[in-house]
Amino acid sequence: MNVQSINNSIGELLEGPLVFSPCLFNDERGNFFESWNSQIFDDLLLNHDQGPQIFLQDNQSFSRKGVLRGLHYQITPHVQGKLVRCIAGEIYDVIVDLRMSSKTFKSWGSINLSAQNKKQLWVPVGFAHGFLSLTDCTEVLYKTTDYWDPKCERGISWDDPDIKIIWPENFLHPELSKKDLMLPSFSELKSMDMFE
Ligand SMILES: Cc1cn([C@H]2C[C@H](O)[C@@H](COP(=O)(O)OP(=O)(O)O[C@H]3O[C@@H](C)C(=O)[C@@H](O)[C@H]3O)O2)c(=O)[nH]c1=O
Repeated sequence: MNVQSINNSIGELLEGPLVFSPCLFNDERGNFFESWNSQIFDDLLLNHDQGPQIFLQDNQSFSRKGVLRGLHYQITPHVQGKLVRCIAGEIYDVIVDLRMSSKTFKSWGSINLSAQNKKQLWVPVGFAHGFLSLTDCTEVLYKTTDYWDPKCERGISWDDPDIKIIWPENFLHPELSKKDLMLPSFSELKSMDMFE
């Protein structure tokens, strides 16, 4: 299993998020890989000063090309870490650091996840998360460390003028849900909507 860190848009290390590339075994029939192994995942987290995780929910979504979901997160008492992968097509995945004490607070990072590259992004508690579907039949599968709770759901607008996320050029008019079109800007967030 190869592990990479992820940088923000100006090249600083985002402490916490990690990208896992599972070992792929190819043979004449096709290929095989362990898409999830609790012990390996927890050992890798431990090597990066993070504690073990228990996942309680798996989510899967299908999106057409140009759909953007996000940027979403949950606040206490149902904060969520997420382990995200794309099992069909490709996404441009974005995270925003909402940890007020972090050196990279308010900055964003991105990574392309695809069925082909098989990368998995670990998004720890403290980050907003969203993705843009780059292909027509995109399926995203992710594990979460707590259950969905609509009362704890929060979000920030995908085109927030303070966060200044750079989205891929061909997708300047993405398709959003009604809920995501109404998300507040970063400047409207209260400190209780963020993380220590
Ligand atoms: C998130 C969620 C939604 N739902 C329901 C509510 C709604 O009727 C339908 C679609 O919900 P949403 O519009 O919130 O789905 P979506 O916009 O795909 O929300 C997801 O976006 C990505 C970026 C994330 O990081 C996730 O945590 C989650 O917030 O599914 C659940 O039943 N369980 C869940 O865990």
